[in-house]
Amino acid sequence: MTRFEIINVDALEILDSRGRPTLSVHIGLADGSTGWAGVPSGASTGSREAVELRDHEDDSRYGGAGVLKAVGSVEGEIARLLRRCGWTSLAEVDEALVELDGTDDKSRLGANAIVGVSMALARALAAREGGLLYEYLVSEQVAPRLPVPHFNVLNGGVHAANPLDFQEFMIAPMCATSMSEAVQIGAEVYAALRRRLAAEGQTTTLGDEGGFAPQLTDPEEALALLVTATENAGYTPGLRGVAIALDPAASEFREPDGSYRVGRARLSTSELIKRYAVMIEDYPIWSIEDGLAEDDEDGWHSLTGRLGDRIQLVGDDNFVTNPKIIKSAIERGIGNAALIKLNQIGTVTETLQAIALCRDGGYAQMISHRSGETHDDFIADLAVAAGCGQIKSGAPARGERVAKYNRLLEIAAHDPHLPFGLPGVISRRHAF
Ligand SMILES: C=C(OP(=O)(O)O)C(=O)O
Ligand SMILES: [Mg+2]
Repeated sequence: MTRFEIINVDALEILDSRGRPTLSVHIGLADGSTGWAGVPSGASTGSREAVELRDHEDDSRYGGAGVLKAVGSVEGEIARLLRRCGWTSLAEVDEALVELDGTDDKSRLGANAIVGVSMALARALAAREGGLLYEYLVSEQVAPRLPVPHFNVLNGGVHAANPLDFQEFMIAPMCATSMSEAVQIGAEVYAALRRRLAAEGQTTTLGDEGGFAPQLTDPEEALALLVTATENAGYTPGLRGVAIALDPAASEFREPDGSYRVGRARLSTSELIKRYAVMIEDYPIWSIEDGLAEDDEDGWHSLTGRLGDRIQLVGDDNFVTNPKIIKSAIERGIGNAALIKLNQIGTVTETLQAIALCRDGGYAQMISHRSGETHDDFIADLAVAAGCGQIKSGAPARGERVAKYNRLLEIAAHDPHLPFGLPGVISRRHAF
């Protein structure tokens, strides 16, 4: 690869979709190519995620949650390093950033600072090559494809002020044959769900990811609503029709005594696994993410043994997009898929490594947004480049969520030959 020089590295404190501060990063190369990134931020975070740098608690700005320190990392130490010499690849720069930070969790310079630089540089390098971002990110071993969008249409857990303990109820239009058809189905089911909730006298207030946040208690009530809304929109609920994916985010409703709080019930690990087993019989659920808490290691073993050959079991809080952790999970046979979030690990290169490890180990990947987002649409290109066939980016509504779906529509229009949907290896595994 020919060398490139980085001449501009700038950051700005901006707002995310929750109205909390985050940062944007601009990178300029000597040849005039530029790249921008908006940094996402999670609410239900895994304990081993790379660390976001926030300003101090006793700082009055944004109650201490400002990111001026992270902006300072970008414009200070990081800019000095990047401008110092010529570079040959994003991987080389990412490695230098990790080394400059010097901690295991990127807490000194801030994972928010580092990931912003890494994403903005990837965009600048893609611009330099004159192609789309996904074309720059794709590796030779991968056939790029457009992913099935998983629309989070009902929100609970820490993303909504309602009694639902499960965080995300997603619809996945498996029957769609193109990106535009999938987006249309998602939007129509979402509209049908709004009508249904209004007819039932329920609130149509939205949660953090743009899904509705009705006053429901049990997850089965939400699942029944998804099925009804799908039918009302004129589609067939089912694994080959409009399927359902859940992210209970179980770390958030585990009690100190190890039980799980689900509505009015307190369930042991094995009772919760049984409840999932019944749910997948009664509803067209094809994927469950974080069905158990990140520290319930024995439970994850049982869950995988019990349901792993029937549905997709995605690790998020427990895997945190960390190549080392994912490698060990694959060796131990925990789950069968990983959620992929750039800011959980903190560089584009390590994210691509996590994806490659999953692919080589037979684990599926779902590319994901965070509950706090900007209008950055990087993950759309990442999902196409990964060829994994799955993305989640919230509801088919609200600017920061639809930015990703709209970008996928643009990629599909630009490259009409890209295949759409789950790769055969995943759909065969779950007998679609
Ligand atoms: C997107 C999620 O939420 P957050 O960004 O709050 O971790 C998730 O848990 O998968
Ligand atoms: Mg999750």
